[in-house]
Amino acid sequence: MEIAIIAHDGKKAEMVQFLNEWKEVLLQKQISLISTGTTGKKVKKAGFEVTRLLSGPLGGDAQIAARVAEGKCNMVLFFRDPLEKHPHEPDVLMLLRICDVHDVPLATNPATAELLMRGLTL
Ligand SMILES: O=C(CO)COP(=O)(O)O
Repeated sequence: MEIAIIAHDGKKAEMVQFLNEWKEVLLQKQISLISTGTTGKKVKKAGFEVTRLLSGPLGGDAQIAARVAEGKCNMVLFFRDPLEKHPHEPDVLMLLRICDVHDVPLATNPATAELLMRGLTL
């Protein structure tokens, strides 16, 4: 199973913390992580194996959307920062739409991500 992880700058530390909390399940379920560039850099530094795509503003969200559309990515955990402006907002909205088009589970905040991860352990 492939899970995409993305976090806006103000949420990257929270993403690392979240993954640390779910480390065992990620290993147990043999989940492969993909991420946007800068998120992936932080996550890698924290000791996780992750395939890094382009940074969000350079097309990373769009690359993840393509993997969702192709049926390669099965879940998206996207810690968005609703208090910041993002030049690539159209790409972000496109990713959210593609998840809905393909009925792929999508969390846009840690509380929902927690519920999705719990779902994997049922
Ligand atoms: O901007 C992002 C998502 O929209 C995240 O991209 P980075 O992980 O490269 O910062």
